[in-house]
Amino acid sequence: MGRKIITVDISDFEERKQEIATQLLEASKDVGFFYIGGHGIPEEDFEKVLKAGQAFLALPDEVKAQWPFNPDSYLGHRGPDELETVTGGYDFKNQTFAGEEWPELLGEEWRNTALDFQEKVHKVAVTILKALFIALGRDENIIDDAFDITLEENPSFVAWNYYPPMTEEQEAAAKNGKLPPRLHAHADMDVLTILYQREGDNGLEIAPGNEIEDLSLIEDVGNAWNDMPVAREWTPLDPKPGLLTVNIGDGLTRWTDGLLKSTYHRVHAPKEGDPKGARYSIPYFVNPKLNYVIQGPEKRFSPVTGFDLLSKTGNAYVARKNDPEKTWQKKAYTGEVADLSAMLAANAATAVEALGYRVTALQTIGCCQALFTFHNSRVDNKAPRY
Ligand SMILES: O=C(O)CCC(=O)C(=O)O
Ligand SMILES: [Fe+2]
Repeated sequence: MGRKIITVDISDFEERKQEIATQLLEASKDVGFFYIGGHGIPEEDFEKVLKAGQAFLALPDEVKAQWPFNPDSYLGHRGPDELETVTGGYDFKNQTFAGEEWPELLGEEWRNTALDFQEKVHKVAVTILKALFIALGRDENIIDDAFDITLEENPSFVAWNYYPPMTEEQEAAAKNGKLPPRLHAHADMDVLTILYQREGDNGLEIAPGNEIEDLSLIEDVGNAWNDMPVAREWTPLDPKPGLLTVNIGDGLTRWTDGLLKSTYHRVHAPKEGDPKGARYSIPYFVNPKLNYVIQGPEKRFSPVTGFDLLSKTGNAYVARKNDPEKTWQKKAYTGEVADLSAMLAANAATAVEALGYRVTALQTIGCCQALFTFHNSRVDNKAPRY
């Protein structure tokens, strides 16, 4: 299958706008995932921000639980079983979230490290979005306004994903082909995601959106993850030194009437020969400001706001996780996982028809823990914010 993951060098953007725009548009229309070089962020910065995240994620569970995940704001620490305890909520009238604070315990230096990183990675995001708008013949100045991270309405955020090392039981299950992915198959609900991965931390794989015609899934904001088309083939995206991995999210698919492809991806469990230790990644999820309405010129999808993209994702996640029947989790751990792999290997098309359900239902939320933080927390960590 022709899935070519290209690398686009975005250095000297002002002088090379048109060339970069053309390359990015091709990559975004085709696979929806690409590598970015010439982004200007030095390796030491990634190492520093990774250490900051690791410092938080290594804290005892009771300490991390002081910053529980909030599905409305998508902030806080999302541990494997901590989703029942949420704080705050969205105030629809004032379009604000109830206050949350940075983990003060980690101190000023920690916060500055995170914020400096967000500023740098946000510039990369803005460059990519502007290039895509140029290529589409749309007004690139919209991007500065819609994605201004200094505003209180900014909902773009950094996450630190932590996948704990494999246990002996998991290694045994992997040998029998019964280990679900470390992170379930999903498409990102945001506009764009910029991902940093450590060299050697492989596992990410993709099934591009342009092979999946049923874009009505994207229309169903917040629930698309429950109803995923089957991917017949997954293409690995192993980390490349110095490059960032970027993918188009559902928001940009909507904004371009389906032209740019939001792409399904997952993190598979370590296979024979893969590292079995802890895995980390740092995605930066880019959304327009909370009350900014996005819709494509052809109005193929209904309008959504930055808040919709942010909060419906969080709430859909919690609803699935807290389903009293545990439907999702149960299915994820049955022998069906192995059966499906075997059937798919034998004949993908027949297997899909015979099973009559979609692969995601067989997969699991995985073991991924994450910490999410916003830029605006810098303003005053006691002030009410999102
Ligand atoms: O850990 C990775 O490589 C991918 C993470 C991801 O897809 C996500 O956090 O949305
Ligand atoms: Fe993702």
